[in-house]
Amino acid sequence: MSKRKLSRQQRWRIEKVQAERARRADRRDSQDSDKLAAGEYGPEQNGRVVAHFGRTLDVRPDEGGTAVRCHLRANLEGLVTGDRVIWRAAHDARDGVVVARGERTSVLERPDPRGQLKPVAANIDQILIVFAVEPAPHANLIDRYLVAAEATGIAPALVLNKIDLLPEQGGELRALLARYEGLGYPVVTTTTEREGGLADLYARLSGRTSVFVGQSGVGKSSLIDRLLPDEALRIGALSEDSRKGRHTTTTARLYDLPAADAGTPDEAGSGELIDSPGIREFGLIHLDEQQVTEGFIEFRDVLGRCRFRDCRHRQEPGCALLAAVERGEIHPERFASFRRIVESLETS
Ligand SMILES: Nc1nc2c(ncn2[C@@H]2O[C@H](COP(=O)(O)OP(=O)(O)OP(=O)(O)O)[C@@H](O)[C@H]2O)c(=O)[nH]1
Ligand SMILES: [Zn+2]
Repeated sequence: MSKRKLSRQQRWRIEKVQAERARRADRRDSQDSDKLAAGEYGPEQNGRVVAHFGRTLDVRPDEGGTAVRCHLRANLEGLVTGDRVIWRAAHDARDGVVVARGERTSVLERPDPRGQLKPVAANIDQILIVFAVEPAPHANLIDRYLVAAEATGIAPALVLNKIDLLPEQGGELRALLARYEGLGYPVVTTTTEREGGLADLYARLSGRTSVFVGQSGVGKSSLIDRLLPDEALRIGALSEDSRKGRHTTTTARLYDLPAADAGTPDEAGSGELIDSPGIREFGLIHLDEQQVTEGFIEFRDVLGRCRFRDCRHRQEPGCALLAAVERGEIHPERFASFRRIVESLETS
């Protein structure tokens, strides 16, 4: 793109706006410091970010209650939904200030418009890769999602939805599922068309913070609608302020899942869901060849045993991966998937 020439006046205006913004942030921070010093904020509390909009966040107190609109100390950057924070409530209890971020157990990143990876959500325990009887899944696409999930260090699990459309015998899909279960991935099946069709999913979600990803049309929205049936529940996690609709951005949000059917012991501890349109599309991010290779978990035992240290597992003599495919220890379709994904890196 050719550099757009800005007139001197435009440049001056932009600088002025930026200077004003910086001044406002400084002022706010020194006001915070004054207020903190003057004891206008209550004691430190733990909380979790349930939504974020630039420099303001909604924080859910660990002790319970609705989320509180908070702003950030100027020295805190890059907080995202799911972050654990230490915050202090203003004495009028209407808002608060976040003073520190807790350590993250995991972070999900996506490229920004300039291609730089930016965190979008933190402290996620599992990535639920949704696929469906219709549209029929390509094993290659499932592998693509699995590899992307493995690269984040967050545990993936597979959700096969629309099993009401499954042929009597289960067809090829059952075999596909067995393959992934054989690799150690949890697999649950669901249908939004039958009462109790989400029982296995509830058990999977229980006690964890999850995100749903997957191809268009597999039923992510339908599943989430069923899990959060109440519109009020969906917005319940948000503070009064953000309900006014000032923020229509596509920020990630953290939801508390209500327990399925109270009374069934398994389903008692409900779990949490972080969702945004951007997160749902996760999986098609750029990876490098090493990430792809290591993303095939059954390769891990074999990697490093090839004769050549820089083996790319094509037709090199003494390739341990090719030998494992020969012996039937690595499924030929998984290996073909690996090859296809690596080739797609080369052409993109
Ligand atoms: N038969 C059947 N249809 C379902 C099931 N779940 C969802 N659908 C239908 O599948 C279609 C797609 O569902 P969505 O929930 O919009 O899928 P999505 O994954 O959110 O799709 P995007 O919004 O494009 O990402 C809709 O027509 C749903 O009614 C199911 O369990 N069984
Ligand atoms: Zn090799």
